[in-house]
Amino acid sequence: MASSECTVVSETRCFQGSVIKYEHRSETLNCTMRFNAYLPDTRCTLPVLYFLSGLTCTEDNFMQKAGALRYLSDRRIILICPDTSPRGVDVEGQDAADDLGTGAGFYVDATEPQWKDHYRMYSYVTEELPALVGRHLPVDKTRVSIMGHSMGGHGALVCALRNPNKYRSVSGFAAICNPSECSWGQKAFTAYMGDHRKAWADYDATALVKRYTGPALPILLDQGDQDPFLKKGQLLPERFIRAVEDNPEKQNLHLDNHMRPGFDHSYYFIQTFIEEHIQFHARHLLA
Ligand SMILES: N[C@@H](CCC(=O)N[C@@H](CSC=O)C(=O)NCC(=O)O)C(=O)O
Repeated sequence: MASSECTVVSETRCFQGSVIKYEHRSETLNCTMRFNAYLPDTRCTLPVLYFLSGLTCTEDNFMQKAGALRYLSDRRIILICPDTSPRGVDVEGQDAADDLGTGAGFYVDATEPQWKDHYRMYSYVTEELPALVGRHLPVDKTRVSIMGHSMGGHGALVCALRNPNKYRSVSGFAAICNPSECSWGQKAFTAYMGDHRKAWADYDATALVKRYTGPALPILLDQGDQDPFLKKGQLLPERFIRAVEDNPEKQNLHLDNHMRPGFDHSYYFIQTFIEEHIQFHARHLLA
């Protein structure tokens, strides 16, 4: 398969649009990747929303379980769901645990020799994938937003905070907000980047938001108070909220933060509040 080629694996009707699964050769990740798009029926370009999934997910989890497509169809927004790691590659140790390697790319560009030839999910989701999407789907490249869940919430925050002007809004469900200080993040960052805390800071939403100097950025965070990973200290939303307050230019950080009583970490939680997230992004994408 040539590097710019993108083939349609399947196309499935849903509401007033279609779910399209694509396969392509990724030069960034050195492997064949799949992603899903939801394309509302259209004769013109449409805004685009990226969703980054969490640990153990593929490009399918959010599409199939979140209940988002009805709202995207109504508001005529294209959705792109990438996979969570390189696939079909030969990297020692990548299948030993749920929180490292396959299904756990953590949206970073690895620098350690064992991982760096394939595990470059940050460059993939911010550069290669948007370029590919722009060639194959009718996207308005000036209207782009990003969201995610857990590891993907971390990824979405990092992509938005590192790329002022690229995304109009960002949101997270149960996002890993301070990966340098939780065991999931420390394990992944040590493996992918070595013990270099300065490098970690470039992939840590709490560190990034403290020094953000870009234009106005609307941020929506949702968290369930019965989330077991919140209780285990994996998510640390309170550190992110404090870091926003510590930023001297905090007037540009428009944070809307919700703690939801009784909700956990699952897709039932996501389903419950997905309409609010789509509405939030639609407000900024369609303005
Ligand atoms: N087994 C793992 C956690 C697995 C898990 O809960 N994955 C979540 C994302 S968690 C953070 O990134 C998920 O979205 N699963 C897929 C689904 O469809 O529910 C562990 O306990 O470490």
